[in-house]
Amino acid sequence: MALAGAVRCWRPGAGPSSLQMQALSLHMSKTAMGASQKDFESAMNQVKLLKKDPGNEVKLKLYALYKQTTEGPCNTPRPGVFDLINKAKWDAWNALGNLPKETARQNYVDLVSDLSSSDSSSQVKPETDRKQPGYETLVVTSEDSITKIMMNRPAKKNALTIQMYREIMLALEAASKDDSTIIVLTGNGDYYSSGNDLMNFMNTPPGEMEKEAKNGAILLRDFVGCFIDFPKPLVAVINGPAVGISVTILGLFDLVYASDRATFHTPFTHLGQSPEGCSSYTFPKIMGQAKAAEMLMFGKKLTAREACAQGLVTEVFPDSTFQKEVWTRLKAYSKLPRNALHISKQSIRNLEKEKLHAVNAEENSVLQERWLSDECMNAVMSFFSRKAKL
Ligand SMILES: CCCCC/C=C/C(=O)SCCNC(=O)CCNC(=O)[C@H](O)C(C)(C)COP(=O)(O)OP(=O)(O)OC[C@H]1O[C@@H](n2cnc3c(N)ncnc32)[C@H](O)[C@@H]1OP(=O)(O)O
Repeated sequence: MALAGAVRCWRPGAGPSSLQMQALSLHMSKTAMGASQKDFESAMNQVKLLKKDPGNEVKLKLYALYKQTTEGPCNTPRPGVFDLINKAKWDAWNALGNLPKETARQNYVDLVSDLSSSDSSSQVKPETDRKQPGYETLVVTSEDSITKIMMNRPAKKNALTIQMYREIMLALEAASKDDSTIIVLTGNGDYYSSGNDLMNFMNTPPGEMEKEAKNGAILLRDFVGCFIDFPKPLVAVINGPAVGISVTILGLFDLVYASDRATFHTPFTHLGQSPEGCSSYTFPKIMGQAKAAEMLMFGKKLTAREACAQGLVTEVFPDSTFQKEVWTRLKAYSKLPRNALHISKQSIRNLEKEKLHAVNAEENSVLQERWLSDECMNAVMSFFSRKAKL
């Protein structure tokens, strides 16, 4: 998201020592006299040094405080309905009302100081050591003939960015050719995945909506196509709640193991969208027409046990022993004769491949239209303005 002012020059990558020094100096600048212009300029530089993206909500706050400090209250006309990014920025600035410039400057400095402190302390991330090079949004590891692809944006509930869709496709392509017997998709943190990153809908310059919708449909076709064609046994290890496309593609997996903390939610109607991931075909086949309609049309959220009873999940494990039990099971399966396993998978899948590709194409062409609808745009805007949460 291209936010103006101090946020526009966002650039991760400075060393922690300079970061900590500046955080400390900013913190010390919080005196009873309020932040000076020099503190403000120093905070603007500090923003550029943050390593961790603070997220769009915080970026909007920074933008609003920056504008209020430098220009005073918002008195420009509200951007048009299709100008989603500028509208969000305007709303954030306008929400500050008549906040005095000095208070806005102090709030900006305080916010950057807090961000810098948490940035310094969050730099040791789990699994960093084992992370294979080449992926920014995933951790991909291979052990015991199992390749594990772990979605790795825990702070964003593993919401799928465009880059993440692309990296998953690359990781699947590599795994289809490596020595592994079984491939696992899982999530880092408390969520399996919150589905499509709704920010994907916010980056579109005015006038390019149709082109972007077309590009999105092509990306989605290729992404789902990778799962349809994947030649080896594919296992989903559902460590927590799953939303949207992370649920719909489960119909294309061979095994789905879930923690009893997981939930399964496809709120397409609420989002002004429609089913994808071949779920309009696989879900009625798996759970029957009525149950599929309750999920795909009415957005009913299933517990792991309900999803298991309906055939979407293979087995549910207590969260406390989930990882241990699942990985013991998978290690045993990975010792099965590799070629026999792969041939069995392909015999099952080949019967359906043509149909699945046709369903994928149809779903994407419907979605391409949906993404341009007011219903969809309003739902996305509501989420980012925090009026709506699933
Ligand atoms: C191009 C291909 C398109 C394919 C079509 C796919 C369609 C779908 O997948 S539809 C489903 C889309 N997903 C959603 O609508 C979920 C939206 N998220 C939520 O409702 C909630 O975040 C939650 C219920 C998943 C979790 O709520 P909570 O525990 O309260 O956590 P936060 O909301 O504070 O989330 C933390 C952080 O993560 C950001 N985030 C979470 N999910 C998404 C998302 N899907 N897209 C963008 N951002 C997401 C959230 O905004 C928070 O960010 P910060 O405020 O910056 O910390």
